[in-house]
Amino acid sequence: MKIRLTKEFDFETAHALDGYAGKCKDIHGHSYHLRVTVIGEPKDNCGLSDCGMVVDFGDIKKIVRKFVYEEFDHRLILREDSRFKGLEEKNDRIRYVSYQPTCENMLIEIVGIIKEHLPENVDLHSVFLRETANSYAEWFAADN
Ligand SMILES: Nc1nc2c(c(=O)[nH]1)N=C([C@H](O)[C@H](O)COP(=O)(O)OP(=O)(O)OP(=O)(O)O)CN2
Ligand SMILES: [Zn+2]
Repeated sequence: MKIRLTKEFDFETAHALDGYAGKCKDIHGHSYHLRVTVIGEPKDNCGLSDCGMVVDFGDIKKIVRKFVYEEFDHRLILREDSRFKGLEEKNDRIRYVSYQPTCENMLIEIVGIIKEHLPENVDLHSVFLRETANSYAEWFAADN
């Protein structure tokens, strides 16, 4: 029987939406909340550490902490043609990306990172990324 399994994370990221007609065009930050849901069958090989688990929660944590946090946590994400280009001379934690760093596009990158590192026996079901208390984006495998 298939079970959905979810682990939640928080990280801090600054960004600027260059060209946006509003306050988000300038550099500002959010405390992002990430929810990763996988789906699979609990293993029944009870001699092993992950007996009864779809996947060890700790394995999801390792993937997100190592690969997602590395790209986003305490970083300033700017578009590669940003008008702020040059700040990297004074700020080590800038990352330039090829996309506008909206909640939607950050989510798309995060989904790609997680998919690349998930064990073969589990599928990614959905990923939720909340940017502010009342704004979030969601990705569902079934939609794509
Ligand atoms: N579709 C999107 N719209 C906006 C994004 C985004 O990533 N995708 N991002 C921003 C800003 O970066 C920032 O997140 C502000 O968003 P907003 O929800 O408008 O925040 P407010 O605090 O102003 O909203 P309140 O509802 O008044 O609290 C803008 N749009
Ligand atoms: Zn923002």
